[in-house]
Order: sequence, then C-alpha cells, then structure tokens
Amino acid sequence: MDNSPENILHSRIFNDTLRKWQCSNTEIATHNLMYPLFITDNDDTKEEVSSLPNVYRFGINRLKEFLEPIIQLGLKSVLLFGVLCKLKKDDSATNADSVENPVIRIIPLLKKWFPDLTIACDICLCPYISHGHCAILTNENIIDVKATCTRLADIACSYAKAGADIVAPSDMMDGRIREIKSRLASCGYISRVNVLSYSAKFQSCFYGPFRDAAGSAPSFGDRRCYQLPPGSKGIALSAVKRDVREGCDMLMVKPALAYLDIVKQTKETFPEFPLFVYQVSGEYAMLYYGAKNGIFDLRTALKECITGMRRAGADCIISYFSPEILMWLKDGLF
Ligand SMILES: NCC(=O)CCC(=O)O
Ligand SMILES: [Zn+2]
Ligand SMILES: [Zn+2]
Repeated sequence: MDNSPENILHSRIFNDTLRKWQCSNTEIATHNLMYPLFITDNDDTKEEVSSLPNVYRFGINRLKEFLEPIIQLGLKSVLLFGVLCKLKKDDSATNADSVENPVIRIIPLLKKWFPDLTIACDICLCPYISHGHCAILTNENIIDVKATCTRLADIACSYAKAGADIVAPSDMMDGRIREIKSRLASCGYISRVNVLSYSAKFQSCFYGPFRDAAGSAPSFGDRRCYQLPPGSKGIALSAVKRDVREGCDMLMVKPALAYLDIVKQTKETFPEFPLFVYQVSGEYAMLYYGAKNGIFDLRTALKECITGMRRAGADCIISYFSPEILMWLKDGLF
C-alpha cells in the first residue's frame, strides 16, 4: 500500500462540513426546481394519472387549493401542459390556442392567486392534433416544417398574451426558435417573455407514462425523425448551438438521468445560459416503484439523482417530485 501524503483522501471527508466542501454547487434550493402540471378542460376534475402515482390532471377550479401549500413551501416555478378531454383535436391543433384552451384560461388566474410564481408553458402540437405527432403533416404524412413553425409561433404568442413568463417549445422542429422569437418581437412580448428551448430532446422510452397523462401518443409511427437518437452526441451539440444562434434564452436536456454527459457538454459549451434538465415521467416512475418495492429509500435515491444532475451542470430540474423535495428541504432533509 502506498501511504504517501498525496494519496490520503479520507482526511478530506471525515465530517459533514468537509464532505459539503467537496460537493459545492450541487446544493438544491427552491429556485432549482420547476414543477410540471397537467391542466384539463374538465374544470371541476382532479384525477390521478394512472401511470404516475401522486400526479394529477387538474381542472381550473381545482388547482388553487392543491398548489397553495406547495407555494408556501417555496415553489418558484411551474411548467404547464394542456390536456383535452372535451375539446376536439384536429389537423391544425386549433385548441392549442383557442380561448377555451385550459392553459390559456388558467394563466391569468395563477398570476392573480400567486403573483410571484414564474409560469412556463410547454409549446407543442401533439396534445391538440388528431394524429398526435408534434408537427403538421402533409397528405403524404410528411412533416410540413414551415406550417408547423408558424403554428408554434401562433401558440407561443397566445400564451405570452395570456401572461406566460416562459414559452417552452418541445417539438424539435428545425427553425422554430427563430420563428417564435421573431413573432414575440412583432407582438411586443420580446422583453417580457423567455424562450426555454427543449434543445436536446432525445427519442426516449422514458416518456411513456407522460403520454398517458397528456393523451399525446402518436396514433402511428414514432418521433425518431425529429427527436434525437439516444446514442447521439454531435447532433445534440448542433441542436443546442442552433437554438442559441436562433435566440433562445434558456436551454434544456431531456430526459435527465441517461443523458448527463449531454448536460455536461451543454453547460461547458454555453455556461452563460441557464440549463434545465427534465426528470421525465419514466424516471419518476422508476424511482417511485423502486422505493415502493423496497429497493431503496425514495429520498436517498432521489437526492443522489438530483445531485448528479446538478454536478453535471443543471441549474434547474423539472421534476414531478418537486412537492416532496420542497417538504424535505424545509425540514433540512434534502
Ligand atoms: N414534452 C413532454 C414530453 O415529451 C414528456 C415528458 C415526460 O415524460 O415527463
Ligand atoms: Zn410534442
Ligand atoms: Zn413532448
């Protein structure tokens, strides 16, 4: 055994303070969390998503009572997804930005109830379009990129008008950031609304439970022609660089746990941009069911995952576990 002084590391981690010094910039504070919420057009319902225990779809009359105690715990930001139950889906995603859209209806209420809450809205066509893809398709089922970007800009502008602080396009279409930015500019929202791009979104099986929650599964095919291949790295960097060139304000890598090298690559390339990671529905389910089945303690496993995301370079984690984490933070347990 080599006992030379520079090989001795135990001395650096023998108490809690010493250990904390070894982990700087991985701490979690309330602003490091964003909480995704599903808003339905059934105003009086609160229904649990069967594939995501403890995650609900809320009608606009049921959200305030649920959110109030979580805001009390320090929740700073939410990410809204619309879910249609009664309203119709069609080929141009009309109800993504109609006056009846549940997200558009709830934004002003959220602003009134919780003036300090930062509101982000997911921008995509898939929850509102008949075939469930993230794009407008031609008669030959080919992506119509131009028509799609125009629709995405319409929707982003409507959410901005309703009061959203952040619009977050998740569709992965070429050129959407530029289109959205210039529309926000021409509509006068450019200095009040941020664009958080889902810039490196991979084609992942971990989105499975979400599609049940949002009713957004494609009715045919899959998304591999617009979402990134799981093994890719160069094109993920190209996608991020492209979105930065087109003027996005914040970046995202999604999913989180299987893509921490992409998180690191993105942060190292663009340290000046806030970086979000999305701990997606499948990651939530994995941790939830692992803990439920006695494989590990939920808090310990979750803390390890979130710390890893922070260490890789994430500034904010979008997590369905946000309420639990906030509770543990308050009790000094996270
Ligand atoms: N735009 C959102 C997704 O595609 C899925 C998120 C999740 O699985 O939680
Ligand atoms: Zn989509
Ligand atoms: Zn999506």
